[in-house]
Amino acid sequence: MREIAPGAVHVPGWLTLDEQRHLVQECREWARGPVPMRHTVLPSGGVMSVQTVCLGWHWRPYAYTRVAHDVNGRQVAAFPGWLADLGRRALADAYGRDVPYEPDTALINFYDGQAKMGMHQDKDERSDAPVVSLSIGDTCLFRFGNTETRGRPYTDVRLASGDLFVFGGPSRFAYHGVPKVYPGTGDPATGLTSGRLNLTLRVTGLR
Ligand SMILES: O=C(O)CCC(=O)C(=O)O
Ligand SMILES: [Fe+2]
Repeated sequence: MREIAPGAVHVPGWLTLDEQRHLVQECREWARGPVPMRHTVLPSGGVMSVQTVCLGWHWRPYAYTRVAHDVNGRQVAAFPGWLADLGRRALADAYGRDVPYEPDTALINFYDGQAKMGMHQDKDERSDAPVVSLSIGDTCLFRFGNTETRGRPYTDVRLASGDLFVFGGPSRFAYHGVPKVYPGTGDPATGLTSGRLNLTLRVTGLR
């Protein structure tokens, strides 16, 4: 366990192999629909290199809606209670105390060997509750910065399969991104034979 910045904690190897396997299976189902996993199109016309599917609320740049107007007009799958429980356990372990937490959305990103994510803030939520991030599959370089700029100072962290990363408190609106994935570094025993899955649990503050 390592505190990267106040409120930002990296817990390597937090998920068991069984938990990772279960999440991979669930992600495969969620990727099928009702709103399929797809490359999000940005307002600029650019296309994100990661593929994304959401639970509870559908995120598109830069808002959450119940219905995926930009994909197929369907409502995303529900956010399961067991995933909220997992989020509460994650926070308790990362922060060393029980924290009330009612996540109502998850963004599930799949990175192939070339995919990356530029430096950004998670700021479409109307809540300052922590973000819980779970990684499975190939290791990536995760860049965790500051709340003021996309640039330095930042800390580079390798997120490997099973790692937990939490960012809340003074770090909740810090810029962060994924400059690189390291292909072939994941354990196929998770059920993911290539690429990287990342799940972020969030509180939208919407209703
Ligand atoms: O893939 C990651 O580790 C980070 C994903 C992320 O920042 C996001 O979905 O907003
Ligand atoms: Fe993010």
